[in-house]
Amino acid sequence: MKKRVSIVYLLLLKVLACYAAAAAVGVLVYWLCAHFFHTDAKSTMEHLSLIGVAVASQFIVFALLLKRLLHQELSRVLRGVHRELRFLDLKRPEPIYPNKKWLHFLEYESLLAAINRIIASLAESRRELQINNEALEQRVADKTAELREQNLELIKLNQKLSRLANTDALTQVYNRTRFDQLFQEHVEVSRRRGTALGFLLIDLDDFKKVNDRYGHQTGDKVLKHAAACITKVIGENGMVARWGGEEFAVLLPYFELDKAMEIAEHLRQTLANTPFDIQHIHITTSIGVAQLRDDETGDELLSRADEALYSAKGKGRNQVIMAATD
Ligand SMILES: Nc1nc2c(ncn2[C@@H]2O[C@H](COP(=O)(O)OP(=O)(O)OP(=O)(O)O)[C@@H](O)[C@H]2O)c(=O)[nH]1
Repeated sequence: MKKRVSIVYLLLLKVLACYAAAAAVGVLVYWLCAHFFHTDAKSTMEHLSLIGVAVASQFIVFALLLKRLLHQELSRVLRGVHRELRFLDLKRPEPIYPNKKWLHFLEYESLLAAINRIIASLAESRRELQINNEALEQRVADKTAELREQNLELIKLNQKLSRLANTDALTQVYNRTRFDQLFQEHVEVSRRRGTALGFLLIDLDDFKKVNDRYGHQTGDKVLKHAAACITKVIGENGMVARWGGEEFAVLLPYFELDKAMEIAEHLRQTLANTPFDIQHIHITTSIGVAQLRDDETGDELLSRADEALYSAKGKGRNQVIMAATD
């Protein structure tokens, strides 16, 4: 087995070599000074001065050589470490294999072992960090999914609340509050764009008699039945609302008066010919029909439709009356 030495010996040798070189320079300086100044160093003072100059130059040369030596050695070690670590991948850590050139130095192996221990510990820390990171990402993904689910529930709840706030609880058509908003919006749109807006006011005839004869609960069912019939006939053409009690309102955007009259007549006939199925209760309706005029307000449109409805009642019920246009 090859004998191994401490790297300190090598350094010591190099330092000694530097010192020898510096000493040689000192001797040379002594000789040169003696030669230049033609002195045989007879007096003690001359002799001491020459020695002083020689020692000083020796010291300077030694310091310079030592600095250069230390710089070279340190750079060499750092370059070596850098070269070894250049291909280090902490995802797939591999120990640094010993360089045969350096193996005969005692310290090399323990330095290498220390570096390899640091690499292994760094790789382990990286692995733990990655595991923690993945766990964290999973938790964030779970929380995000949970939040998304809660958000969807909130949206559904919101939609339900808004439906509840806008719908008449008994008949499931728009309630008066929502209808008033829709009415105002459509009056404004119709006025801005110059488009037609038809309006129907529908009242169930002699509804009090239904209540009196069959009871309030059956009366409620008949109201639901009437609302379902109206909604079916109107379909996508317009919006149906419970105006109050046994009265309904229908908004017909883009419907001219004659078309609105057609729809109203169809509605009257459908309701008259579709008895409420349990007791075969026949209900008829009176309907006032109007179209928004260029020069009138929403309220004026409503009162014209109301007058037409009143007129239908006056003329014997179960009929459609067109509102006065002048
Ligand atoms: N069952 C039930 N009845 C209601 C409801 N709202 C109003 N009514 C009844 O509707 C009836 C309306 O009566 P009236 O205003 O005299 O009208 P009508 O009997 O339909 O007579 P005309 O409108 O003149 O044809 C009353 O008996 C109210 O109690 C309701 O939500 N449920």
